[in-house]
Amino acid sequence: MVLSIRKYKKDECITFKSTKGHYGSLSNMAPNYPIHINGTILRTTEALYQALRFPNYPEIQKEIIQYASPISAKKFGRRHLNKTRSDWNQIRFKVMKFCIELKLYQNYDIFSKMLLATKDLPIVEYTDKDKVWGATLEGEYYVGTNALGRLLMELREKVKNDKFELIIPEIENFRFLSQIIDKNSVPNNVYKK
Ligand SMILES: Nc1nc(O)c(N)c(N[C@@H]2O[C@H](COP(=O)(O)O)[C@@H](O)[C@H]2O)n1
Repeated sequence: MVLSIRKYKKDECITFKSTKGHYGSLSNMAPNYPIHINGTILRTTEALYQALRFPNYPEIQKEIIQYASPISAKKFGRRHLNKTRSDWNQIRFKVMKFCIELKLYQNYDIFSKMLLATKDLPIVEYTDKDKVWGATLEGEYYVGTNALGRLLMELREKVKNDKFELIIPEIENFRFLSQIIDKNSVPNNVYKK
């Protein structure tokens, strides 16, 4: 999937750069949003997203999720990029959509509040160089694909319209710790609406 570049007026959007600041919880690195999947609890959506690159390597997934720091988890994944599933670039946005939907599904009270607090403003992941997931500052504008910000805005609309449901994407070999991910992988007993 190829997404177009967007431009957002600097003073007219909600930004997050790291987990710090008022909207830091929108970041995949944010702690306090545990994810329950296939009987395991992960600390962050970042760890889940990074682990899902490696469906055929449960030992790499295990190592990724044991890091307390999501940045370290991501760095560890970087060391094994050659083992990334071959269709990753085609599916990664779908995977990310699933990760943030799961974050909401299992942390509904606090995450829905955070999404709604952004009102109708554009949400932008402000980064120094990642124009795919976020956008960089160019004069008066943030410029980039801002894929994460756009997925968060899409999710916010579903919450606003009471249309949110967790959808398990149709992805071949969608596996975590050797088990296929399906509805039974993700308990909803932690879901409060
Ligand atoms: N290195 C780093 N530090 C941060 O503080 C970040 N927010 C990010 N971006 C996040 O990295 C994920 C994408 O990883 P890939 O580069 O596709 O492996 C995604 O969660 C971005 O929001 N990176």
